[in-house]
Amino acid sequence: MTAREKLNNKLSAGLHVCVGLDTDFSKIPEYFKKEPNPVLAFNRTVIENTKDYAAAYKINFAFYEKDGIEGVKNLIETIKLIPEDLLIIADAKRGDIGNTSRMYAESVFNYFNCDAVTLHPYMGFDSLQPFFEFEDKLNFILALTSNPGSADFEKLELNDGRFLYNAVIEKANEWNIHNNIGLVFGATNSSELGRAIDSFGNMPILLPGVGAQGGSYEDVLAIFGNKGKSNFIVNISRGLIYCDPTEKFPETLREKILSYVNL
Ligand SMILES: O=C(O)c1cc(=O)[nH]c(=O)n1[C@@H]1O[C@H](COP(=O)(O)O)[C@@H](O)[C@H]1O
Repeated sequence: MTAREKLNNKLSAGLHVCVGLDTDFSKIPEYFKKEPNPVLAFNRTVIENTKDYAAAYKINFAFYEKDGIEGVKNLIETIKLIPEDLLIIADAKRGDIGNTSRMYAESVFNYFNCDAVTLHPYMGFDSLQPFFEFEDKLNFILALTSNPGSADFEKLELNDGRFLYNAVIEKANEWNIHNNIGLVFGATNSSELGRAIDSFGNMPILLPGVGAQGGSYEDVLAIFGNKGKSNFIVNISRGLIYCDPTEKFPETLREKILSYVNL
């Protein structure tokens, strides 16, 4: 199954939550710390209790790479725990000269076997093209991010009155000849989302920023719903996976993801 097919199957089932596996040892419930590998035991519990309601999983590589070889082993084992029919997004935010990007692309798609990746557009087409050549994968390009620093560059106004992120969206549409490009658009920017939504074409949109960063899942649903569009997923990391520090964590987690699914 291609990445696009995996995503479309879940979207057709009305599923839009992307579970963010940003696993931080210092934040996981205490009872996992008795396990031989607490991070993996925690991720296993998260996956088991969300897999029926999730549209995708996003694994932020930083949370694993920081533990060196042990972290990379946890990353590999976590990827193996995710059911085959669910999209796995490598949140690695790559983008370099083409020669180097080819190596990054082979790493996330061939070695780690992920279905999708997050990419920085700052270095332009040739820096992302090696990723686009993987036609069965999905490449989520950062358009407008959820953080306050998005004002520094992404929201800079261009001579024609548009903003830099609008130019990124236009380019992403042009580059999307294999239908394997998506966009990242921070859920914290709901007014910009309402204005930009018509420019997305048929690209799927990944919206992080709900929960810990203050973005609203309801706002995202309403904005896409008003346009009759359903090709979006909303990432929630801390707001989901740290929802309960007690041994009731699995139940609370199931209730929490269901509360989003039922909105
Ligand atoms: O590319 C991303 O996923 C991303 C883009 C963005 O604009 N904002 C953003 O928060 N993210 C990522 O989405 C996740 C958000 O985590 P929480 O704020 O804990 O839900 C983190 O892994 C971030 O690195």
